[in-house]
Amino acid sequence: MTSKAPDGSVHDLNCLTIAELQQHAYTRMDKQTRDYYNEGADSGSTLQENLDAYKKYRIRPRVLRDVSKIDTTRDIFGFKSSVPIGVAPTAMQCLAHSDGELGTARASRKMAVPMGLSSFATTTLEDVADASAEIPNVLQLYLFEERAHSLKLIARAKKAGYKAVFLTVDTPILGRRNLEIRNQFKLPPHFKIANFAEEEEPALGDETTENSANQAKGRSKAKAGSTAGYTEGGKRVTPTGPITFHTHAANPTLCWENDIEWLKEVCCPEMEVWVKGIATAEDAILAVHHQVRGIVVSNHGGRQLNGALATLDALPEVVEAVRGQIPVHVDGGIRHGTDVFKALALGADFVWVGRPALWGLAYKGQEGVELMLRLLSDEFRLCMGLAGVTKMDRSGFVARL
Ligand SMILES: Cc1cc2nc3c(=O)[nH]c(=O)nc-3n(C[C@H](O)[C@H](O)[C@H](O)COP(=O)(O)O)c2cc1C
Ligand SMILES: CC(C)CC(=O)C(=O)O
Repeated sequence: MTSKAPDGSVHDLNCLTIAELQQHAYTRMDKQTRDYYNEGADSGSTLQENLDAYKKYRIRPRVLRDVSKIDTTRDIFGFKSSVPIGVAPTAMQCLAHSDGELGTARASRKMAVPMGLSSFATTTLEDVADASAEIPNVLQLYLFEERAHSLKLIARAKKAGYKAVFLTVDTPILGRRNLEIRNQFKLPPHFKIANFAEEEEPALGDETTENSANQAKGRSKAKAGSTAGYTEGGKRVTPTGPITFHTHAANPTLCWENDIEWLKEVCCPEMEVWVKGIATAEDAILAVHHQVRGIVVSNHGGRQLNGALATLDALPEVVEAVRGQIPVHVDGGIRHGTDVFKALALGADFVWVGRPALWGLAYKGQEGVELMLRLLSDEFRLCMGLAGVTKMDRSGFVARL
């Protein structure tokens, strides 16, 4: 059911908020997908605190400031994003809907916002680049201990025109996700971890046997015969638990000196190197020192270190440490336009949303992701107008309770 708003936009009357979108998605995903997407590490307290942190701030509205023209746009990677909101990289989007990453890419294009593609996507980076067209693409990278695998991916991303890599740095070891363990989470065999489907090693996406209730049939099965695990100290480690290909994301050897310098050498100048998963002033200073091009303040949506600071709480110290030398983005817990406003008012240059895009996909594929982006964009614009802001800057618009 839809209705037309006075400004000509169309409302989905069944879904007017991200919270409603989450509810609709809930009933459309099978249990293993729902649990995998929604859960946080351990007790989930950081996941919850990412959300609650936004409630600790109040907006200080200014009045009589002529808000007849509001500019919500933000430049990013040489592109004018319609709002300072991007879709964060999340793995295996075909689990939510057969549109998968292509649906997210097309929705992002339609809404003129950037999308981050997970290394562990169920669609190839080339197909996503094609679907994104003029929208700048960002490849999220897990740097494998076997650099050859990362090198291949980086070369492909360059060729496909990706503008930046976001190196995820908060996963030296995978966080403990109890529902994943209990459900013995596996990628159903009709999906593949597309960017590695041709690789012998790492053995991604081919250790699976289970089926899922929410599937797109007829997809090719990834190559069989390789083993799960990762290399540690030169030895192959095969996990005994149900977690299989996930283990490849974790690289305990990752460090500034070896890996960041190497990554810059192999990515630049075609692609910028950013770090995703910074949560302290100390690491922000190191990021500047190592000349990465930007930072995403993130705790992986509360899926890694439970007990870590909420990202909004970490943001001010990072912004202060960086002193404007490189852009600072933030993700985690953003569910309202007012959250976007608060993050920007506290110094973020841009925000990324993770789970809401997955809920959008589960609700209606591409259309659902568009809906999610439209809801957040409309709320953000409304918030700016009511707060008396025609162009976001960071001074004075929020107060902490
Ligand atoms: C199901 C799921 C899969 C994710 N996969 C990845 C990934 O492959 N790489 C990565 O760097 N972050 C990944 N993330 C983290 C997101 O990029 C982002 O940091 C987080 O979702 C932001 O929090 P939010 O979901 O509250 O918006 C994932 C998050 C979720 C929920
Ligand atoms: C393949 C996974 C490690 C992707 C991820 O980052 C996540 O599930 O949080």
